[in-house]
Amino acid sequence: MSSVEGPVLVTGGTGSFGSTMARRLLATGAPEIRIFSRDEAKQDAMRRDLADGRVKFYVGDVRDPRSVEDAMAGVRHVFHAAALKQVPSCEFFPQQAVLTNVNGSDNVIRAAERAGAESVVCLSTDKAVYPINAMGMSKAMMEKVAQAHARNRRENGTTVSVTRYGNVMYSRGSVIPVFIQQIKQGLPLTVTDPHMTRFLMSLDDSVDLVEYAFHHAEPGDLFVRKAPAATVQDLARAVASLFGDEDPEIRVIGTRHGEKLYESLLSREELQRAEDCGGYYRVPLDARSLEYELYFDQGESEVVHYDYTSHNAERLDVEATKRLLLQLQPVREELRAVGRNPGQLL
Ligand SMILES: O=c1ccn([C@@H]2O[C@H](COP(=O)(O)OP(=O)(O)O[C@H]3O[C@H](CO)[C@H](O)[C@H](O)[C@H]3O)[C@@H](O)[C@H]2O)c(=O)[nH]1
Repeated sequence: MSSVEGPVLVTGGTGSFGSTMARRLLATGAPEIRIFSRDEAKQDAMRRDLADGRVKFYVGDVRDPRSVEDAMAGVRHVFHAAALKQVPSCEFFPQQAVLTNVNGSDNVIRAAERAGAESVVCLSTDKAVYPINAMGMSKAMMEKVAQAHARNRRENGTTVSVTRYGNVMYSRGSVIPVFIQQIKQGLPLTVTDPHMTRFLMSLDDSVDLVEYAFHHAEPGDLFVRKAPAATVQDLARAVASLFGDEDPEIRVIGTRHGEKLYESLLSREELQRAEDCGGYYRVPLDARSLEYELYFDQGESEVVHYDYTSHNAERLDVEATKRLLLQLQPVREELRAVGRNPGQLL
């Protein structure tokens, strides 16, 4: 990350995204990084871990506008990662997802605008595309709130943008650590649906995406990173193979609440308008006003009939998935802990 001037606020700052972003910002000489989150214990752990006076901690909740405003004073850039992001818990408490993901995001963007911040990058998810679960629906609404702010932006106002990413490999509570635990305990691997696919991204990939948005966003832009995908069955086999089991026992447990067979990073409507930026897609804001009769479309534009999904993205087989897994530091550590040398496993 090239150097950032002025204070930076990271909401949800003690999470895996927040701490990785904080480290990157520190490494590039950022003068002040404000970590905003609800959990004082996690803040304390992070304070000790980073041990850097440039990192300031703010206890607060994005649902509470005053706590956000207090943390926002003088801030130049905001990375908005605070969210309820567990699919099952949002399914059972959807109103809580609305409060944090929709209203909370509005509070953050509003406070940034009032404080005269230059930019806000909001973190969203592939589950916001054609959403079927409450987590995805609330994130889809967050995207709409961000875009509406961008549409109403005053000259030289805050640049609000959105990034969407897919599953972050080895993130807390996700399937890869579950498979590793099952392997260590000699249990069968629980696969929901062998044909289910997911985009696979490392934490660094997702931080790269946010950084890309930070450097390139025009108001209301939405960015996704192109990513490979795999079936959960191949993912299970890849993890097992790294731990020395080429023919693992697989128990099919069925799809869980609110799960999709595949995820979409871009809808066909978005893909139609997307700009291909190499490793990324950029979808510009639809900045038309409500007076649609003022606009006209000339000629035929090329019509896109497909979404960008984990079913039609680059598909990784077991060997390719193993290579990706071996790039993850925590997976290498898990392997070393059971006496396997990650350098000799391909
Ligand atoms: O025991 C399991 C658990 C999961 N899966 C499958 O593995 C894939 C990944 O599952 P994760 O639980 O790792 O990830 P999800 O796609 O369900 O979504 C996760 O990533 C999201 C980010 O997009 C949110 O953070 C969300 O809360 C979190 O559950 C899915 O196809 C799931 O069906 C299995 O096969 N067996």
